[in-house]
Amino acid sequence: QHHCQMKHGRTSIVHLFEWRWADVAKECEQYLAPNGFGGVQGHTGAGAYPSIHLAKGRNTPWTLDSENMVVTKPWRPWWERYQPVSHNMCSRSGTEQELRDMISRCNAVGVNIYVDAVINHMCSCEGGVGRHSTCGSYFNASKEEFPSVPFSAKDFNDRKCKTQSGNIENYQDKYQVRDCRLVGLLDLNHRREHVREKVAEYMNALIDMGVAGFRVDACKHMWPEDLHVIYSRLHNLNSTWFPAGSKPFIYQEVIDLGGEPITAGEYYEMGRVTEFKYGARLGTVIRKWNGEKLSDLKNWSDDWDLMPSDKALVFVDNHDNQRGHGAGGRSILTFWEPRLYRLAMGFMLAYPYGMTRVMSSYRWNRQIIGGKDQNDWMGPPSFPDGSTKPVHITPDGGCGDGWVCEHRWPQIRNMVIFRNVVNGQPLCNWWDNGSNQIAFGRGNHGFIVINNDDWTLDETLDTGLASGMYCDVISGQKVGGRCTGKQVTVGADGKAHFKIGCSDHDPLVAIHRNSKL
Ligand SMILES: O=C(NCCCOc1c(-c2ccc(O)c(O)c2)oc2cc(O)cc(O)c2c1=O)[C@@H]1CCCN1C(=O)/C=C/c1ccc(O)c(O)c1
Ligand SMILES: [Ca+2]
Repeated sequence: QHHCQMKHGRTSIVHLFEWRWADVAKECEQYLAPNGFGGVQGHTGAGAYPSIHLAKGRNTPWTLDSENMVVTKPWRPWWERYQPVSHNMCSRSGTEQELRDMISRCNAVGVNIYVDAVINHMCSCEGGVGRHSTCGSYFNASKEEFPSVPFSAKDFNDRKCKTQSGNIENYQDKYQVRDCRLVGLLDLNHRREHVREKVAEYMNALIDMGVAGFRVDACKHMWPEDLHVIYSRLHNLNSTWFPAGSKPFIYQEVIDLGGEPITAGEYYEMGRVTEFKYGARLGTVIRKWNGEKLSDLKNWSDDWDLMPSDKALVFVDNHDNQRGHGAGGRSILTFWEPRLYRLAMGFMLAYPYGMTRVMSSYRWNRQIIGGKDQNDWMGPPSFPDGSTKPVHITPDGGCGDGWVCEHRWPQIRNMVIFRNVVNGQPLCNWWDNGSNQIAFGRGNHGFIVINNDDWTLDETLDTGLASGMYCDVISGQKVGGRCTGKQVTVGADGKAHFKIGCSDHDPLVAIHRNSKL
């Protein structure tokens, strides 16, 4: 389950955080496929355990995703999706029909769908009783009753947890981290056959609908051997869209920044694992904290105790840590600091480490007081009734209505394409000035130059590329044979002159075989 199943030489996925299915389907067809994105990470269990449709109590005015609890204090936080209460295919992103439609439309254009599967827990123990869920299904949190699945009290870890509060109290105790409640979330017991059966059934329902794999949420909080049993029960991918015998691609969220007994290494035999050290270190290097500098990245992956490249799922920021308090915290670069963010994204997408995920966010009213964003809980752009606003694509190809669409920023989109063009080519021609100016090539397919010093980079460098005129894909791109940005001339000796002022719009230049004029 390490093969990402991506098609047409595509190498990156994008997390369209909190998007509606109808908008995801359109984005696959109109933007992601033409621009070489390999897949979309949809949110929480797009659907859920096999749709056992209870008589709907009421048609919630908005439609919500994998049936989760509706949290109103604070009002509809993004993390309510991470509190499942049942398994019906309906959500703030759309109905089951819209989900099915999205999956087949994205598959039809070769963009895979990876579902964010929340299987460690159900909703908070304080979730109350009733039908305040995204499809109106009944549940009773304090009695641990989820009739829609069904799960009942015996399916939870209460007896296994040894802490006084029933919650995780100490991350140094791996038994608590797995068997106790994560911030009060009812913790499922995957040692029980019934739980394993329902979880596998849920994931298989999505596989049969055509998804290519899963982001498995909160894996640190589940025993690897239980996950192994569940993964071993998964169907092969739907042969309508994937070669017979294809296995679902699994990438596991394990927040491991070191210092805890539980490590990513316990999980990466079963599938890829999120490498949170990547974004955290990139942030400190690009911000030049503790004297760290860009030229330190020369031996980036081996001496920074990162996991092996073929096990790693890498990203600059994610839905949680872009809010400042998640894993990696303050050093994480986000769209709030666009120039440094594009530098980090340029490096990540050019450097041959891990499988890359691009974050696509929405803006919220950040209120940082005492280092903490009081509004870090805020959900997506929505109407007063809580339903999510459609994504508005503006004439310039960006997004409006509060959607940030980093994946549509030309510099980021062009570097996603760069990564496809140089795929499989080794790192070569590394150059640095011992400070914050670096450059490196990928075989004879591409070359990137980055200046994060406070003075101009003015160098003639070995690019490894064939001689000719190239268009810089950061400041522009090749349109009808012409370059809309900076041009770079590579001589017969493969050398080229680069000049990057520190007040240039972007502190980097990237050229590749397909941007040759
Ligand atoms: O203050 C909060 N949480 C405590 C600190 C963050 O801890 C959480 C971690 C977490 C954090 C650090 C770790 O090292 C770790 O092993 C786990 O993973 C989650 C996974 C979930 O599916 C649902 C959750 O509510 C959480 C969560 O609260 C707020 C209020 C409740 C949700 N939440 C949040 O902040 C929600 C965060 C969240 C939600 C979904 C995620 O996938 C995630 O990574 C974080
Ligand atoms: Ca657990």
